[in-house]
Amino acid sequence: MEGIAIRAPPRIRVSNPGLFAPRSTRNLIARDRTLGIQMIGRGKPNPSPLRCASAEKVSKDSNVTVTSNSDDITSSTADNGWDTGESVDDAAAKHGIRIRRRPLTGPPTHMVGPFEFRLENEGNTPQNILEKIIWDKDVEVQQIKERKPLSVLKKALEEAPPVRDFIGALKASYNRTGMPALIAEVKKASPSKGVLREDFDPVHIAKAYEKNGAACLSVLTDEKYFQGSFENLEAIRKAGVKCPLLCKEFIIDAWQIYYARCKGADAILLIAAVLPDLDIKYLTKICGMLGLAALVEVHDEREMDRVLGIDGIQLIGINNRNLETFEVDISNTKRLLEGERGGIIAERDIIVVGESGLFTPEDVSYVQNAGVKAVLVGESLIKQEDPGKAIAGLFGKDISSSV
Ligand SMILES: O=C(O)c1ccccc1NCC(=O)[C@H](O)[C@H](O)COP(=O)(O)O
Repeated sequence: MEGIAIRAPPRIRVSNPGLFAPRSTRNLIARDRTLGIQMIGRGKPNPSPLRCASAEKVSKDSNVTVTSNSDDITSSTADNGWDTGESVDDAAAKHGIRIRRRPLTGPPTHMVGPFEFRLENEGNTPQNILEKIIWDKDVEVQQIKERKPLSVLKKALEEAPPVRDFIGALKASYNRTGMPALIAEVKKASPSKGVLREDFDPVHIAKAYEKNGAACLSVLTDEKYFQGSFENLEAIRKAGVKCPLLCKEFIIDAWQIYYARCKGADAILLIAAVLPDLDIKYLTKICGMLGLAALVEVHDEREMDRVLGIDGIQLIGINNRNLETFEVDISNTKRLLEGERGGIIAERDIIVVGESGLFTPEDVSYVQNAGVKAVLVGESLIKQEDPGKAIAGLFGKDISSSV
């Protein structure tokens, strides 16, 4: 069984650099298409025969060309290393992605006649919670896309509320208060902490955040892991809240950006641990076309360097939470802004958002001294009896515009 390689079937162009083999043992499942037999082997895998999640057209010289006039957006990331026969580990290293976009060996359950087989191996078992979220999201997006193709969304876009200036609101708040602008997160639950608030009324909470000085709001839309929804996003937007809204979603496909805009989003999140550089370039271009801001999130130096290597990034989030282990360390923000990186960010006037694990005025001033101009806060506000009033506690003073 040594050296079994799974190859893309003819005519399917495999171009998703988000799929990588585990670093250690490489157990592969190969499927005998005629007999339905699965064989486990070890070796250097080639790309799996799976569709690409991101909808993109990329020219050969890696400049991103966005074509959005058709539902039939295909993907062809030119520089993914896969077309050259490079191993997936090498391609992973080149792209700096740790999260595989979907199971290497396909869905974990298989029907053979009346039998269902589930063979767990490193290829079809998520390595961490973020990878699990992404694999589930991939299935979810493929399903919903079939019901609402891009052509339908494009029509719906005409009815979408006008876009609000997310970055402008952050800058205005920073200039007004002299403190990091607050992106207050409307977050009912999380994988790391479970349910954060039982009596969860998203519109009520959003209004309270706005009244008490939030510059922008972040609304979780993932249902399975955060108990959020696009209905919440839409309801907040329709309730007359003026703060620009970040759609806090795990974006892996351009379709999701159109959908978020239809539901009233003014900004979306792109997670560097999940998306190769070309996807980030392409997806930020889509955002530009739709007038949305893109908050590009990084967790370590490598991701920060990748993102700084991409032209035109205006908003970077440094997540103090490691999304693979849930460890939270606010000194992460400081570390990533030290030295040359901080210099480049200042020179380019990039707004940096300190994300996660901020509970006290000392925490806020710590990340402000490190160089952030905005903070993204969920748990420490939402768990308080009055999340709106909790804002003054977090900043050590009233930051509402009424003062
Ligand atoms: O919060 C989690 O447990 C989590 C798990 C997996 C992926 C993402 C996750 N959270 C997203 C965030 O980073 C936070 O919601 C956001 O930064 C606010 O953090 P906090 O103030 O600590 O609630």
